[in-house]
This record gives sequence, structure tokens and C-alpha cells, in this order.
Amino acid sequence: MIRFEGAAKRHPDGTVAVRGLDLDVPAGRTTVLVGPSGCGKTTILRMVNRMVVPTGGRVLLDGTDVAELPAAQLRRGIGYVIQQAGLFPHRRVIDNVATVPRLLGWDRKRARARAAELLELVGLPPETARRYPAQLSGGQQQRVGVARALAADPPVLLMDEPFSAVDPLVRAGLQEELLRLQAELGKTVLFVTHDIEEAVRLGDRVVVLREHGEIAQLADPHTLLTAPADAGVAAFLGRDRGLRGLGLRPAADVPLAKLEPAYEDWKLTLDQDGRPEHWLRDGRPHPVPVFAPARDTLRAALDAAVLAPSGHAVAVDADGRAIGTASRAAVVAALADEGAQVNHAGR
Ligand SMILES: Nc1ncnc2c1ncn2[C@@H]1O[C@H](COP(=O)(O)OP(=O)(O)OP(=O)(O)O)[C@@H](O)[C@H]1O
Repeated sequence: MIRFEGAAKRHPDGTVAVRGLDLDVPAGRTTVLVGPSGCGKTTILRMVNRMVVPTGGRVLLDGTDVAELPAAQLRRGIGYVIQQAGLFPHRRVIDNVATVPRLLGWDRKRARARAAELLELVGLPPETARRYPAQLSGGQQQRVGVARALAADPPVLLMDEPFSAVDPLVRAGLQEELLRLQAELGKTVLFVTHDIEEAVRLGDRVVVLREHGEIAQLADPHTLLTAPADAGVAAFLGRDRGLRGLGLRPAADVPLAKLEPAYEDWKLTLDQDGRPEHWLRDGRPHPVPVFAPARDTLRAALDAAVLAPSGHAVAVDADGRAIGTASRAAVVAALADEGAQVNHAGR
């Protein structure tokens, strides 16, 4: 666990970057720091690996003040990923990732084997290993950055806006990868972003900061979206926070109706395996919007219900076979169900 105890940073010119932060970052979970530019996010992150030395208070890593640990030993246990990946341009991808194991004294063969394993883990094809960073896309470079940070298997991962330099589609893919990796590896992740969407997607806990590293709210994503602490946090979350909150709740909350031979003027046709084919009206085919209760969110179910020409979203199993339907009214009723469980795993 990482603990900030009144951790403060005042620069020599008098700028107070962080006034005095008290925060516990639990082990094995993802904690996201989010807030406007200049509020002190990067400063807070760098206090952990001592790239910034606090001018007041202290930072404890598993109970030990990081100031008491030799910097090299401290950083061995902490992976660090930054925007633009920060790769060595003149080294091949594989050697970028093998850097830390080599520093730890591993022989070249073992270090490269470990690097190859990590490149696979972060979803890079083997042929990228021999290339130089400039020969990779921005998203691929970020993956290499993550692989490199994981090379020494550190328990702690600091990530400073790691995905902000790539386009939205690539970014969504990288976020998915991080969720998958984190489910597998269970690192203590401290992640900085200025993007609230990214924060609620990735964080088990989200810390909303305002100026001077002051905590405006610390909550799980669902609580944050549904119960912002004050008007300032609500404004920061944006006007569609209610809708986005649906993206955190499982579609499994929607009660399913069994398949009917007809829905007023509409008829649903299935192929021989039971997968939806068309909505038919007057013999004319229309597309069938579907959702998968086992894996999708309430937002996806609502989307399918809104788009369905018949007004009924079709629910499918993992193989795409129709297992029932949900009317718009049924989905809306599920939205209003306050007792519903918040889904963290299926985000
Ligand atoms: N060396 C320095 N000297 C003086 N002020 C500094 C110095 N480094 C940072 N600051 C100031 O400290 C504050 C916090 O900076 P920090 O980089 O932690 O913010 P941030 O929230 O990460 O911002 P961004 O989202 O723009 O990266 C800012 O007001 C910044 O201008």
C-alpha cells in the first residue's frame, strides 16, 4: 500500500504544487487521480518514486518512508509509464523491454526471453520485437512502454497520462488491455489522467483533485457519477454523467421476456443456429440491435432498445444466439432500479 501523510510540495519560486495530501492507495487495485491541468497530479505521482521530494509530510510504501530507501532499490519495485512511452529510440523494441532485467543482472538470453513474453502479454505481434520504436504506431509504442514497466514484475505501477497521445479508438483498446492485464496481474496501480471518462473506466477508486492537490472527492466510479460531492465535482463530471453511470452497471439487471412469434407488426427471424437475422415488417428486413446480458452494460442494453425498430432489444448469449428480448419500458424500469448491483468486473 502507498500512503501519503500530509505530503506537500512547494517549489523554490513559492509555487505550492501540493499543499498537503493525505491519501491511502490500496494494494492490488487501480486508483486514478483526475483533475484539471496544474492541480498537482504528476507531482503526487512522482513523490512515490522520489522523482519529486516532498517539502513537507512523507510518502510510505508498505510502511516504509520512501525517503529512507535507496532510489535505485525503490524504483526497481515501481514500474513507470509516461505519455509518449519514453522509449530509447536507438534500441530495438525487445531491448527496450529487456533494459530493466539487464540492469538487474539477468543474462541477455533470459532478459530477451522475458521481454518477448511481455510483448505477447501486452498484445504485440512477435515481429514488432526487432523493430525500432519509430517503426511502431503510437498505440504500439504505448504497449511497449507498459511492457517495459512490467519487466521487473514490480508490485507498483505509476502511470502518468499513458494513453493521452493516441487517438480515441486506439486509446479505448489500450484501456481494455490495461483492464485485462490488471485483472490478471493485480498490481497496485496509481494512474493519472485529466479525462474523467478514462478515470471512471479504469479506476476501482477515483480521486478527483482540485488546485494544490486537494481532494474534492474520493469514491468508486459509480458513487462518483451518481453522488458527486459538490457542484464543482458535478461540473467536472459533465452533464451526461447519469448516462455514463449506466456504463458501470451490468445489463444482467434487465429482466428478459421470452421470444414471441410476433411483436405487433414486427417479426424476428433467426438463422438455423438461433442467431438473430432480421426484424421483418411487411416482408422488409431491418437490422437487429442486440446486447449480451452476461457481458454488456445497461448502457449497451439501452442503446439496443433505442435503436431496435420494433422497440425490443434482443438479448444474446456468448455465441450470439437469441435468448430473449427486452422492451424499451423494461430497460427503463431496470435503469430506475436503485438496488441494482454495480458491476466492476464487466466494465
Ligand atoms: N519546477 C517547478 N517550479 C515551479 N512550479 C512548478 C514546477 N513544477 C511544477 N510546478 C507547478 O506545480 C503545479 C502542479 O504541477 P503538476 O505537473 O503536478 O500538475 P498536473 O496536475 O500534473 O498538470 P497537467 O495535467 O497539466 O500535467 C502547477 O501549477 C505547476 O505549474
